[in-house]
Amino acid sequence: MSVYYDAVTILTAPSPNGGSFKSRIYNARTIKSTPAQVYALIIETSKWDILLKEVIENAGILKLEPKLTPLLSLLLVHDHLIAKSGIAAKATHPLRQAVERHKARLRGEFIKARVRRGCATIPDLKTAIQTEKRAVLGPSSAAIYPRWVRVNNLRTTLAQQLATTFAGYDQVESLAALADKKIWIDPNVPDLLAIAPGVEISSSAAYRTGQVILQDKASCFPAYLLIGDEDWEEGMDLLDGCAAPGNKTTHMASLVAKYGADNNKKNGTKGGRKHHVFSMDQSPVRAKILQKMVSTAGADPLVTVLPGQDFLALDPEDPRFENVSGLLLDPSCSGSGIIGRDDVPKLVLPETAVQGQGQAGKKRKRKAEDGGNRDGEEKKTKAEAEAETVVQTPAATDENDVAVSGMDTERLIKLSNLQTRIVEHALAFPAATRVTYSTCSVHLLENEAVVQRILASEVARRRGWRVLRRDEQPEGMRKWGHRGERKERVVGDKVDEEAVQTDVTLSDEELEGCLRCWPGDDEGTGGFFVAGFVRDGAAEQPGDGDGEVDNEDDEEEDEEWGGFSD
Ligand SMILES: C[S@@+](CC[C@H](N)C(=O)[O-])C[C@H]1O[C@@H](n2cnc3c(N)ncnc32)[C@H](O)[C@@H]1O
Repeated sequence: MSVYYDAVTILTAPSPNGGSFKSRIYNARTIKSTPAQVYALIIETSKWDILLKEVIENAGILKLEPKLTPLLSLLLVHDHLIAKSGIAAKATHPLRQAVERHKARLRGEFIKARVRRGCATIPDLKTAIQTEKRAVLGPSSAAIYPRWVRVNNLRTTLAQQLATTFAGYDQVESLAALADKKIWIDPNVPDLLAIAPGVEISSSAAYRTGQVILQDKASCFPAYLLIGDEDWEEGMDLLDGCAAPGNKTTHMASLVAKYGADNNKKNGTKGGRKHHVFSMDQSPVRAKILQKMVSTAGADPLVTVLPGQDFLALDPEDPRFENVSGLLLDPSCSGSGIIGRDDVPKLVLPETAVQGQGQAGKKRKRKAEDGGNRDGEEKKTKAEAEAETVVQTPAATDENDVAVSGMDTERLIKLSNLQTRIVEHALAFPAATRVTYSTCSVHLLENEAVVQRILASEVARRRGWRVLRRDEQPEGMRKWGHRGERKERVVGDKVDEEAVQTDVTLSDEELEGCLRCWPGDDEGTGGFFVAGFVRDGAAEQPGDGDGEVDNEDDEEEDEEWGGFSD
């Protein structure tokens, strides 16, 4: 029986800052049953809640069984009607008896609910319930943050994964239609799939062996924007300057492997010189994670990890980097685009009494002396308060597992100084012709304003860098509709609007070249920004610089706070 009490404890506990819902369960010290059991019970119940609510209300068991709260009844009736082994408690346990006493009535209501929806099978019924649930919860419901799955071409192909790991999955036409055994093939990023948020993939062989990698859609934009739909500069090297935990490095390696194989097929060759990828992170601890991810992805032969390496301390003239033509920079940022980790599944709970039986749907105003509050509002009973408990499903931002709670302008400015310096350093690599800059921030100061400062820098002007135009971008990125912004868009209450006003003087063409993602719309992404820089000729403009990067903000370098690091 403890698994039901544990689930209630998890669902009703205040949401702490940071950590995914799953990790909260796994780290909870207060639960007695195994975390996997508690997690599975909550996730499975959340898939059926609309129907269970209907069954419980129509069977009227909450009125008859005072020991049952709405949340407990939902969890118990789920296991009673749907779990193969029924309620996980002794047959004599009072709560199990409180449900099983009404088994004929519950079964009857379950059948009626299925017939009402015209569903012949249980899987059809489950899909119908999930569609209803999305309609009830609206566009900001957790269901629009799917599980994004990137196929790793170093180990497998999309076709192989569809035939094995995802065999039996039906392709859907929209993210909103995702449910069990349904799959979405992304139209913007090659080899990217989405499955419903609750579907467990991390225990699959494909995940464990690095054939598939869980990576948010937006986080796949930078490597794809950098490398494109075919090998743009075969044989040249690539560099990821801020790489841990390694999603974008392994994505670059996957694209290199894919296009290398394509070229070999086209030319009848057996593999000429492929790109080599240099990947680094200034944090030695995070660099270990990076190395592990590179190895799991099968990318060791292609990738050299430089552990603990500060990108800013690399000498662009170092002969090791003389062939580096593409650089990806995804530095630390405010993380303001990270989807909130207030991410427990939303459960639609039964009401204690149903309409037509005298109470439900009507607000019973209690008199102040009966316990009403000062404003004459009804004071909620424990069960009613519980009935309003609302929680949301994990957003799949695996490299960004921390929610942000507020950021002052001074910190944003320090971050944007550091971000600008990092990209300017990249522009100085002698053979570089393409660079991408990305953040998981929604703020102009860290995004368009950084692009603007970079374009105005000495190194960019001297070497002829400009923004990669929309019409030059790979097909999937060209199709992406959300582009650069001139005005700060306030997402939630994360920052003082007044404080971050900044003039964006980029041209319309430059803004069109920038890509944005926003949390809360129907694209299934968090907030994200990416821009590509390109330079057409190898020739340097005669300039006043000596090759050194113009670091107007050097004194900010050692600020104690470095932003979100993943
Ligand atoms: C947003 S995370 C990168 C996520 C990574 N690109 C991925 O997709 O998995 C930023 C990383 O940059 C690293 N970093 C920040 N400044 C750096 C610098 N100057 N040199 C190297 N790494 C740096 C941080 O330690 C952090 O791990």
